[in-house]
Amino acid sequence: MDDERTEAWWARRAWALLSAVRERSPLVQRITNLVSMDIAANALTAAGASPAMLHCLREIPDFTPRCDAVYINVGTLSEDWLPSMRAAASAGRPWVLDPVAAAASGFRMESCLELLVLRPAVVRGNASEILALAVGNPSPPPGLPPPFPLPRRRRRGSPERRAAAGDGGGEDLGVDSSHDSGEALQAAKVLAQSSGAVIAVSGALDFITDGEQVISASNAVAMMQKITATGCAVTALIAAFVGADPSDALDAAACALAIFGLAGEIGMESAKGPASLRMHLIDALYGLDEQTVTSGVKIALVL
Ligand SMILES: Nc1ncnc2c1ncn2[C@@H]1O[C@H](COP(=O)(O)OP(=O)(O)O)[C@@H](O)[C@H]1O
Ligand SMILES: Cc1ncsc1CCOP(=O)(O)O
Ligand SMILES: [Mg+2]
Repeated sequence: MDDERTEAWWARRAWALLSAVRERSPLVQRITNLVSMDIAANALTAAGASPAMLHCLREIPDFTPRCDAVYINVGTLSEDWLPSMRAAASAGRPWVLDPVAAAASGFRMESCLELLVLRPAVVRGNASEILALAVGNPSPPPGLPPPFPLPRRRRRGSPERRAAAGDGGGEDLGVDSSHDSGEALQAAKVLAQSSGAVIAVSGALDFITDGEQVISASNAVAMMQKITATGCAVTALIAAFVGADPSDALDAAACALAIFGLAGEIGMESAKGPASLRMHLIDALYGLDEQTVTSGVKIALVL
């Protein structure tokens, strides 16, 4: 990476990529969970992309090669959908993986690892998902320290609520993260080197790495975690950015995360809670202009 990548350079890059999405309206095939279908399709449409949900195996040979990018999300994985995921990932188009709750079951972890071999351009997950994938990955690259010991899981909710619910500190297998993004940074680098994918870890601070460089994106508001499937939606936006300009998946992922977070920040100015934030975030994404993007995105080279 050259030294020219200043804050101002990233601001221009983010605007250029959002403009490319608006001009080219990339067709993004999404094989995704039943929860995120609506919010992610609306986020993509508001950003200027063209989302299409197709998961029938028989349609993939006709449809997928004509897409600009493919988005695969295992959130409501089923045995029926896995062959379609494999076929779409193998269709020769740039594709992006969201490993929702990768550690929820052996089947889900095996499926994620199998898909990882099919060379996604980007994998975006929360910290717990990226840690789980890195630990589950059987072939870490030689010479790199493994991401062990695993950071301790942070339990959700107040201690009082957890005690009342009889929470004795057992495994947390849900879709939300019980780790901070920084705790998964080493795991993300290891995973990027072993898979060849750009790995994006979302959180209060988003980290994006190709295994060498590490970029941070620090837009977004904590309330976004209270809207289901915001993670799925931002991964879909990454796919749209990759589809509009496949030349650099690291830039695409960093800029998409920052722009989605910026839309959350603007949306929060009018929101009263998660439900209205969902609406205002999508409105903000639609209304972003050059001045707002170039003065608002916070992207930086960390390493
Ligand atoms: N603590 C936080 N503060 C601010 N923004 C956050 C925080 N955690 C997550 N986000 C943002 O919320 C969006 C979804 O990320 P995340 O909640 O990590 O994904 P997932 O829904 O897959 O668990 C991202 O845009 C991320 O930047
Ligand atoms: C709640 C839920 N259950 C299966 S998929 C899903 C949505 C997950 O969305 P996200 O990963 O963005 O939190
Ligand atoms: Mg998720």
